[in-house]
Amino acid sequence: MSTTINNRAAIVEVDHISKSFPGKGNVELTVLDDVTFTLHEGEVVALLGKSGSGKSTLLRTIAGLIAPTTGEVRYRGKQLRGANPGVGMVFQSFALMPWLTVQANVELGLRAQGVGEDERRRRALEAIDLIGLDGFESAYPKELSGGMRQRVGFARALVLQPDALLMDEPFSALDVLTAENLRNELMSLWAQPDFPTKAICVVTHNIEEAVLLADRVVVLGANPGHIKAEVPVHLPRPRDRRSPSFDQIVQQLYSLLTGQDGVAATTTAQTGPLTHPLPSVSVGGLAGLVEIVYAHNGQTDLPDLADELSFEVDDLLPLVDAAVMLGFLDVEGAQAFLTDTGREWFTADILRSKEIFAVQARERAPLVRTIVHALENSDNGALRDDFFRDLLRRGFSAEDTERQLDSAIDWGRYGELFDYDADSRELVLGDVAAAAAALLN
Ligand SMILES: Nc1ncnc2c1ncn2[C@@H]1O[C@H](COP(=O)(O)OP(=O)(O)OP(=O)(O)O)[C@@H](O)[C@H]1O
Repeated sequence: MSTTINNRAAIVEVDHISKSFPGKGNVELTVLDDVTFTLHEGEVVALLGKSGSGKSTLLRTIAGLIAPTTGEVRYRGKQLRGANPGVGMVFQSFALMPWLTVQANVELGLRAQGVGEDERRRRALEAIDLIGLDGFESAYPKELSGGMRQRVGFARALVLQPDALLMDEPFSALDVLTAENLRNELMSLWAQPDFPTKAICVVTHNIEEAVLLADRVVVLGANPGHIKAEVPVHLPRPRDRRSPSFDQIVQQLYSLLTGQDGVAATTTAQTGPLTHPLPSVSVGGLAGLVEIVYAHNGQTDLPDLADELSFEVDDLLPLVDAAVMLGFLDVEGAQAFLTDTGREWFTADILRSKEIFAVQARERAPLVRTIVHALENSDNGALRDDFFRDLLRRGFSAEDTERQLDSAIDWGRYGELFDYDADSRELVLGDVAAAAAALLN
């Protein structure tokens, strides 16, 4: 399959869409902001972004499962007014009906289209064969391994012979080998000249997966979700993860993802907890990363480091973001450098380490700064956690809000800036911070 998209017909056009969900009070939570993108015939596109950048929301909008707040989505030139008739979906969670057999699960979509019983049966058996499930027609999902269940997920989408196949992290619930196997099989199907599906759009947070699969990687940034960059992947298939050209694209995407969406906080007035969320990492994890970079003489290539640790490259991103936010690492492209502060934090004794951490967190981590300021200005140095929860719910979902609070409490406790009293559900100013506040007042 050629990778050029010039003069290829548009299958789906996403035209300046934004999407907001109702947030706390009357405040809207904007998840996608002015996103424009086209899925053409003959291409595999990966939507790549960190957690919360709106990838799934964009995919669901393309599928017509949710309507954009502004802008429009067109399928073959026609504005969508409901489910997109030209797409099949594969979900991370497989989304199978546990009480139906493999065959009945695969037939579901055809049944919904009103296809007669004989044809339904014939087409379902063909799809089951195609995806390597023969012999399992009458099995129930619970009898199958994760990989086999996802095969049912693929068969259920492909039986519809969709114009475009949309996949939301389809391999991320599978073990590494099963995922690799299924990815390869999907790419073999895609390479067959009579494969009826004309385009594939896959959501992933896994950089290498994006480079393995896609002709074009659309990189999404967060807060709110927007398109940051588009990177073409002109590599022959099957792709070799170890080739220098593969590595080069991984590095490029890595640096686009670490290219902070303003995550690296500064001390300017524009940075706040709603625009600069705390990465969801513990101080222990952060110390581990800094220690490893220290052991590499203060400089390391992040994708190589991830390989060394047998992580996916993107698993390191929240830790790297946190280390950059706190001024312990600098990142240029895919290279991470230990800063003087990071070195001092790592090598100092425990009391000095805590002091350094407290200064950095207070100056550079917006939510920590906000909490300390609010506690200092409260009557008795204590405030209910709901006060901060309500503040965060103006910009984040309930789940993200809890993650933010957990990180802030972990960081604040380590730096002895504040503590959390689970009985009274209050954040309480730490002794050191309280003494400093008393001196200033
Ligand atoms: N129905 C909804 N109501 C409220 N908020 C939502 C809804 N759907 C998504 N969100 C929020 O929108 C943001 C983006 O979510 P989305 O799942 O699209 O991101 P993502 O990039 O796919 O993330 P992940 O990789 O974690 O799945 C998140 O903060 C999420 O909590």
